[in-house]
Amino acid sequence: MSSASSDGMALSLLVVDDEPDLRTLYELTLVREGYALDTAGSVQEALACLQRRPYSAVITDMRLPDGSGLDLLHWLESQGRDEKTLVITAYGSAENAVEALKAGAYDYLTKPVDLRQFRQVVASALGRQPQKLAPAVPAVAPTKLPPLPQSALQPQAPQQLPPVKERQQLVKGLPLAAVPTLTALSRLAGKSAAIQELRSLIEKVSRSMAPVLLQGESGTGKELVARAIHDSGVRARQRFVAVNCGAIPEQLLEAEFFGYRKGAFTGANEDREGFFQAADGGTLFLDEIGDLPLAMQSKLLRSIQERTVRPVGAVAEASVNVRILSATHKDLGAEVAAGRFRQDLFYRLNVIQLRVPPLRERIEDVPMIAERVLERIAADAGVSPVPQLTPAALAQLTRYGFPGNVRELENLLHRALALSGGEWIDADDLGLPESLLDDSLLGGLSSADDFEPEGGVSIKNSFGHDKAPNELPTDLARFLDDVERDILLRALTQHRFNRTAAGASLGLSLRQIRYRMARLGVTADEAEQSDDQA
Ligand SMILES: Nc1ncnc2c1ncn2[C@@H]1O[C@H](COP(=O)(O)OP(=O)(O)OP(=O)(O)O)[C@@H](O)[C@H]1O
Repeated sequence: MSSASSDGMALSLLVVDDEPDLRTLYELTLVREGYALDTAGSVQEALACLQRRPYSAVITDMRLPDGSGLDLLHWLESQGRDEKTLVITAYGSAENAVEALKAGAYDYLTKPVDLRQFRQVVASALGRQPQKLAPAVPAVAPTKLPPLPQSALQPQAPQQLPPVKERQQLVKGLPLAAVPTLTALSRLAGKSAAIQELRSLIEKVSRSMAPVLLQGESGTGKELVARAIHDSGVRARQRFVAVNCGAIPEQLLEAEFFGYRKGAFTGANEDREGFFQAADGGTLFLDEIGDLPLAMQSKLLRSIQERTVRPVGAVAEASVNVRILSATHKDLGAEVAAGRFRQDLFYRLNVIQLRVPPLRERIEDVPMIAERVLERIAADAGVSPVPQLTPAALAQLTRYGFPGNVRELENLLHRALALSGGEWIDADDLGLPESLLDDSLLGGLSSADDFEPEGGVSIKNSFGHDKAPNELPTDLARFLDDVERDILLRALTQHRFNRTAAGASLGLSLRQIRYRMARLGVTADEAEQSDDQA
């Protein structure tokens, strides 16, 4: 065990490898980057270091004489420690790398370690840029080192390519350098159990470099989730490049992904970066990955594995540091079985899979999403104040199955906003024929799947539907009021805000439900009208 330069301010690293020569090489490389570091040759030595003090990151070889790098990862996890972890695996052992990422490693490197990549990955884990100059070859290079790729020992080539031009039809969304004012995570509206779980998974996976595959129907919010993963991680200030793989003509795929050099083909009048270079340091989101032709799948796999790209017409490869997120509405497992998707690429992309559920499975989120979407589209259209949905319109929305998911809700509200022209959007403005509505959608929810208005208090949050109550409310009266308000709203929504019917379904007279609504501040202008007419 040894200790190197200890500058009090430097970020501290623990490097674990049983090969003394490799430890020296990593140490020389990292000390030049300004890190303070300790080294250890075994799991036991590493644990002794970790018990003495915290580190910013731990870099460990997978195979150690008295155990595995995974033992360290599991120990750190069990202790709730904050260290970022990087794992070094033997070349070609994809299973190990995947296992390490699943165990919480930030990233992995394969042997023989490319030192330039090594510096980049360590810097990326710690949210820094690597030092400008590449480390020189160690003056007394240890003799027993594994062969290093030549590129690892040369200063990094200066950036020669011009900045990427935005290709709107392919690269969707924000201008590349824009910093969103509202994070994607906060734009992801909804309080259903499914969305709460998704939100906590987003926060978890955003801490690592592990590839994430988002699976879900069209329009469910996969791209928004991908942006939320990017926004919540250390790459938030770098670019998020979203690519619709299905929208690129097959013959242009390679040039679009990897860039090209001037003269590489007719019309290549200048050097141009590809998506990988544009996303360097940040995140590359590959939407509709299932639409990528097989030949391109092989090239993509190679770039992901080697972390290098070779622009069309270039001789040399350039290293890139990109986090890959991908999405599909297809069942990629079935695509693999049918021979249309490479199994090894599927394996690479699918380290973590997140399912974004269709809107009909979380219909209780519709009021909140509708409110959020209306705010956004009204602001875009310069409409103020933001129109509100009448209770009847809301009730109608929660009886519709939304085959086109949130995107369909958005389009419907766009149209309704234009049609209503006032401060209220009514059921008629939505243009949803009665034949398409289904009462069982909201009514079919179990009592655990609360319908919950924005700002409401979740019964589930306090009492967890699948476990016994474990937390006592601190204000019983308020808690019971919240429960009652929630039940009233659900009954009113189910009965299209007809108070007589809603009251009857709860064993209350019209007078009683009126009294309770007034006491709890539940208003339903529309309901009053329909009751008065009755
Ligand atoms: N929970 C949500 N809250 C607010 N807006 C949402 C939510 N989910 C999706 N949206 C909005 O709905 C629209 C469609 O979402 P998005 O493009 O992310 O879906 P997608 O699954 O990637 O679609 P596709 O598969 O067609 O590419 C976007 O404008 C997005 O901002």
